[in-house]
Amino acid sequence: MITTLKSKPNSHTAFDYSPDNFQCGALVTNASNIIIYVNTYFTDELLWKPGQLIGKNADIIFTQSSRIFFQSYLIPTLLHEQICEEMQLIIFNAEGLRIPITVNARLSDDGCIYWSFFNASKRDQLYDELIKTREKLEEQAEKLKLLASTDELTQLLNRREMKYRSTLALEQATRSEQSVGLLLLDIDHFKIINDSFGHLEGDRVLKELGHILKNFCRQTDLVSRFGGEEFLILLPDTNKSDTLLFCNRLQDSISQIKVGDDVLTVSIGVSICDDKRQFTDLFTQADKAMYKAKALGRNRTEIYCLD
Ligand SMILES: Nc1nc2c(ncn2[C@@H]2O[C@H](COP(=O)(O)OP(=O)(O)OP(=O)(O)O)[C@@H](O)[C@H]2O)c(=O)[nH]1
Repeated sequence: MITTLKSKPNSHTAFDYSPDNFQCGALVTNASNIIIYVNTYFTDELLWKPGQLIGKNADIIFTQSSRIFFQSYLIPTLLHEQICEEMQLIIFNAEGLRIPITVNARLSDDGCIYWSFFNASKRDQLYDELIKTREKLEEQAEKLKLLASTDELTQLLNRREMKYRSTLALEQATRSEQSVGLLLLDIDHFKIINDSFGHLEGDRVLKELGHILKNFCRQTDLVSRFGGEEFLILLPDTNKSDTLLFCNRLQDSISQIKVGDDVLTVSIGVSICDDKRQFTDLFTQADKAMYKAKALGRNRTEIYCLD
């Protein structure tokens, strides 16, 4: 039986310690899980009429999954431990609205269970907001990562990312004893294109070249804009003859790009790595080969070899 304690510590103030004054649900069930008491929280906040709850099995207020939890875990635990704390469940109000709650319960010596229900809607809202904020931050981090690793104009890898990924690719190639082709591609007379047609046209050419390189290469190739009008491509698991074949076809494809009455041409320097080699060594060799291609008249591919 629930008793309401009233005390009068002095003659002016009366204190009412009734469970009805607490901002939480208080409920008592008997040994058969029948509700024998609810405080006014159930009527005022959850809109139940006392007659809808008193005398009914307590599981009627729970949603289906919470009911299963109530029957299969909560009650057995209470019988065994006498106490259950901070259980997260969902109940219905009288209008069928689902309300997340935190439940504490204690089994008393008289076989009754004393339950307190705290509305946890705000906590769930907070969790939802935290999850959404985390998702947004992850999205922004992804975007930042992309911005930090790509060239804005061509959307190819930028210089820093290319160096990083090439180093990893070379380590992988050394482990698997595969050969790698590194191509340094430099647009011919790009200054003249800029000077004759303006920087916007120069940018259009860079973008179109980036697009062709991206489509021409395989997913596993690394394609970057390495500097102003310089592009660096790494072909994993590719030998010398395949790399040269690739360069010839690429030069054909690049000649689709029109600049005024001419077509775009590029000079390509190639370095092949058959054994353990550092990225900077391989790049220096490709750079030397590219300058040789320029010196020999441009619009051609040269492969690095020791003089
Ligand atoms: N439009 C545009 N031009 C750029 C960009 N980055 C670099 N350039 C220009 O690229 C040109 C490179 O000129 P150079 O280094 O003389 O080379 P080149 O004219 O291609 O001559 P060769 O390489 O010897 O065939 C310069 O005029 C730069 O201003 C860019 O992002 N956009």
